[in-house]
Order: sequence, then structure tokens, then C-alpha cells
Amino acid sequence: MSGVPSPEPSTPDARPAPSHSSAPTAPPLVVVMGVSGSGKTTVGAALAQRLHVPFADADDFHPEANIAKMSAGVPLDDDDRWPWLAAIADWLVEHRESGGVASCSALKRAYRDVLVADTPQARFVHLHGDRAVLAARVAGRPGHFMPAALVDSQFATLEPLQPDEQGTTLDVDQSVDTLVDQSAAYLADAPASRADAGAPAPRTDQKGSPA
Ligand SMILES: Nc1ncnc2c1ncn2[C@@H]1O[C@H](COP(=O)(O)OP(=O)(O)O)[C@@H](O)[C@H]1O
Ligand SMILES: O=C(O)[C@H](O)[C@@H](O)[C@H](O)[C@H](O)COP(=O)(O)O
Repeated sequence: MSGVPSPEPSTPDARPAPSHSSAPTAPPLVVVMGVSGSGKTTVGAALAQRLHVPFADADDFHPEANIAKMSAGVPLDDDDRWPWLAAIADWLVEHRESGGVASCSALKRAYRDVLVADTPQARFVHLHGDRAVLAARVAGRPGHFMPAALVDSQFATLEPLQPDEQGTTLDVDQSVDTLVDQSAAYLADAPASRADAGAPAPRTDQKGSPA
């Protein structure tokens, strides 16, 4: 698909590459983001397994009222999302030493800023793809509360990663293994050192190279 970075070389093992400095390397803290159906849960869980870190799915942090609203075909609004985002931000804080992968739509810049306010070392992996591909995946996903009819509202809300955010964008129209490889390669490219924990991480472009 055009407009999406081409695949990066795969890595056989995504543990952070040895640092050239003497600073210890912190395990990665990652938010896998994207609209409904982009593969956040599938890729996020596989990435966490590859990195040997805990995984959290933001779906599990919704209060009942949010689930009921989405099940009824009504998109969430900001007020529905703020407490939910705060809970996921807390999870990231709790895992800043161990590392972790959280899958969360994180559709707007303001949501992402809340998510990583206290964990600036966190990086985003944006799973991005064609609306038709994602709607088909949501429609074909059994037993999930999210109706395919809400995919359009998710695209309408989505704000892509901005240049000053730490993250990369991947084309979802690839195998899960390839997406995990690409995510791991991105994370290994510029691992955060423990010294960065709790302090602003070096600014990077969206491919993770030092700015
Ligand atoms: N890279 C992929 N290729 C093909 N199917 C995928 C891929 N990633 C996810 N899927 C499938 O698409 C559906 C939506 O994936 P899911 O991980 O639930 O997305 P999200 O958590 O972003 O809503 C699931 O049925 C999943 O098995
Ligand atoms: O509206 C939002 O802020 C998000 O979309 C969020 O609510 C989440 O995406 C849903 O829980 C659907 O779950 P999936 O994204 O896993 O389809």
C-alpha cells in the first residue's frame, strides 16, 4: 500500500540490541495503536511474547458503560475515553521497569499524550491500513462487542502519529509475524536506556532514528 513505510529488515530475536554505551537497556514499553480491526490485539500479544514482557489489551479496561455504548453502535466520545485512557496510562507506569506492550486504539494525539504523560520512553506502533480491509476483519471477527459499522467513526477520529511523537507506522496488510518483526526491528533500532525512565526520551523521527 502506498504512503506507508516499506518493511524493515526482520530480526530473529526482538530483545533489545546490545547498547554501544555502558548504560543498561530498559525493556521496551510499547503502545500498539490503530483503529478497530487493525490487529492491535493480535500483533500486540505476539510482540509481547517476542519481547518477553507483559501484555495488556485496552479492551479489558473499558467500564461496562463504554462496552454497552459501542455494542449499541454508538461511538465513544472524549468523556467516555478519558478515564479509560488514564487506566491504561497507569498500566504503563506500573510496567516502566519491566517493560510491556499495551494495545490501545489511541486514535487522537491528545489521547496519546495522556497515555504516555508519565512514561515518555514509551513508543507507538501504529497499525494502519485500508478501511475496507479493516472493516472486513472486524466483520469477520467472532464474539467481539465492536460492530463493523463503527469502523468509519474510528477512521474519522484517527489522527496519525505526528513527527514529534516516538513511533512508527506499519501497513497491516502483511502477516502477523512480519508485523512483529518490523515492530521489533523498530524498537531495537533505538532502545531507551533506563536513565530515560521518568525523563523525556530523546526525540526521534517516526522511524525511531535520533532526530
Ligand atoms: N496481519 C493480519 N493479517 C490477517 N488477519 C489479521 C491480522 N491481524 C489481525 N487479524 C485478524 O483481524 C481481526 C482483528 O484483529 P484484532 O487483533 O482483534 O484487531 P484490533 O485489536 O485492532 O481490533 C481478528 O480476527 C484477527 O485475527
Ligand atoms: O473508540 C475507541 O476509543 C477505541 O476504538 C476503543 O474503544 C476500542 O477500539 C474498542 O474497545 C474496540 O475494540 P478493538 O479496537 O479491539 O476492535
